[in-house]
Amino acid sequence: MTDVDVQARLAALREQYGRRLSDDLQTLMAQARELSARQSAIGLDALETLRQGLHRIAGSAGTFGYAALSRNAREMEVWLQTVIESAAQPTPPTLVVLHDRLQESYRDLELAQTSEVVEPEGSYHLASGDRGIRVAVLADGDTDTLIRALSGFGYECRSLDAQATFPQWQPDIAIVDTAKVADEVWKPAVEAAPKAALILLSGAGDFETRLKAVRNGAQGFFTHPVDVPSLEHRLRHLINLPQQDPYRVLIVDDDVDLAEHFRLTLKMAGIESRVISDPRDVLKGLRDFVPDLVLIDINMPGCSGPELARIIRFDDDWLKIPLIYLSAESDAQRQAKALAQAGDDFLVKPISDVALVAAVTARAQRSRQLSLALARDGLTGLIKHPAIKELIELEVARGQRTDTGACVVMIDIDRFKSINDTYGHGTGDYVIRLLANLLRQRLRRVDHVGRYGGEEFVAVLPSCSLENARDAIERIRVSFSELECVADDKTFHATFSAGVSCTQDWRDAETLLEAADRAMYAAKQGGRNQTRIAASRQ
Ligand SMILES: Nc1nc2c(ncn2[C@@H]2O[C@H](COP(=O)(O)OP(=O)(O)OP(=O)(O)O)[C@@H](O)[C@H]2O)c(=O)[nH]1
Repeated sequence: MTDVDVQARLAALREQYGRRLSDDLQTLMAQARELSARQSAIGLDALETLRQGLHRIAGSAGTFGYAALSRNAREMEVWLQTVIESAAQPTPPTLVVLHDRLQESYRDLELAQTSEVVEPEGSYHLASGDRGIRVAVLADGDTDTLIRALSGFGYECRSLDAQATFPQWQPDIAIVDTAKVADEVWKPAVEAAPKAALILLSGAGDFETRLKAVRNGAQGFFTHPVDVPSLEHRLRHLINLPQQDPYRVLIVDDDVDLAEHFRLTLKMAGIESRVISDPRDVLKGLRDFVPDLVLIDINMPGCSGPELARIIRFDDDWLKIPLIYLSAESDAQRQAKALAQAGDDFLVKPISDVALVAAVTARAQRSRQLSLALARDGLTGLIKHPAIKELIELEVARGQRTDTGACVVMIDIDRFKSINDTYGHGTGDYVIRLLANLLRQRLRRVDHVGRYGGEEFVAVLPSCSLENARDAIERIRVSFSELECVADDKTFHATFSAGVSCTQDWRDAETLLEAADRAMYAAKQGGRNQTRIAASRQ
């Protein structure tokens, strides 16, 4: 779905919601009118139904651009809640007042719907632009090594004369070597590129120098000699290149329109989500979707949000996933009560699109970071052996189930022992990180890549044919062989050998891995720096 499609779907959803809101208000008005005319005592059930209707509007109307109506509904809900909790009988006149307020809201709604549609405050729009990422390097003298190293990762790099400003070619990132270029020279140049993120290189790494960098607006700081894999990692982070794996959010809400609005809003921000409207389906959703975060509505028929959160917390597998209530509940005491049962945080509906995206991103990022720390290898940031094996099993099973297939790739750096022996263990580590970054950058978002052993990597490519997998790895192999590795004042090139296997030939993860491993050894025996496909069993 393109951004334009998503915008159109959001607009259609807003319209559909407007119609539903109109129906809901009429229903509530009829209920309030009927109650106000009642001669007999009013049961708590009838009041609770009315309260739930108001609660639903309070929590959703703001999201679709009806903020005042949402506030009104909330006030009415709070009033009804106190009536229900005190078990007092509302008098007919108070119910008439309630009816009139509902009618007022209804009129406001009609007015809003006939006037020009206003985007809800804080609607999320994606900036587009498909050109390559431009990196300007400002350093006196030799910038070639850095430019060659970054170009190898696909960045469009230029060395800019420190005197020059940035005319047409507006960079996304400016890297300035403050050890070589004076402040009065680089600052005006950078000011001419206001959109560029600034990375400063420096000869000193003390606190004062770093503070000065922060005050100069730096978003990255590196000391000489610059560690290229770390610098490249920072570039990717700064320009917010798509995650190899987008954040995944499971939304549990019985209000289907609202949940769909949240899903589309998150999608516009590159966050994948899946909507579950029946709490009973949550465990399956967790297993299939493996989210980074779960958003849970509090009031759902059949199972409340806190009850659902406790069910999820029974299972150790989901312990690290934050459970966030997204609810119209604004009462601090009731929020605290829900959190005391289970759950990690509270977001109050209505919530603007921007606030939702910001809150979800921050929490998903934290959740990812924690998972990464547990499951990622310290040197490369790639998935560790046990976790990547689990992922391979998951993807292979999914590929078999959906008939989309999956490929497994084993990669081993050639003659790595001699790299260590010639240039030192530190340089060996550097080469491992270079390859890790390249794999992360070049594989698709849906692929998973792990560090399998010392200088051995494994990747699983879901929904991928053998030929496509081989071509992708071949392209990476060629790029890697062309990357310049730097050791002190020397440069050299490293290569790898790879083996690819596919689910069309092997049924389970274990045999797939063994087949890819055999193919990789065949590539080594065939002379290294090549990719071999695992021979089919037949
Ligand atoms: N620098 C560094 N070296 C490592 C790491 N893990 C393993 N090694 C070294 O990697 C080397 C692997 O060497 P071998 O398995 O003999 O193979 P190779 O030299 O790569 O040769 P081929 O695979 O046959 O091309 C060993 O010397 C290990 O000590 C690591 O994390 N960092």
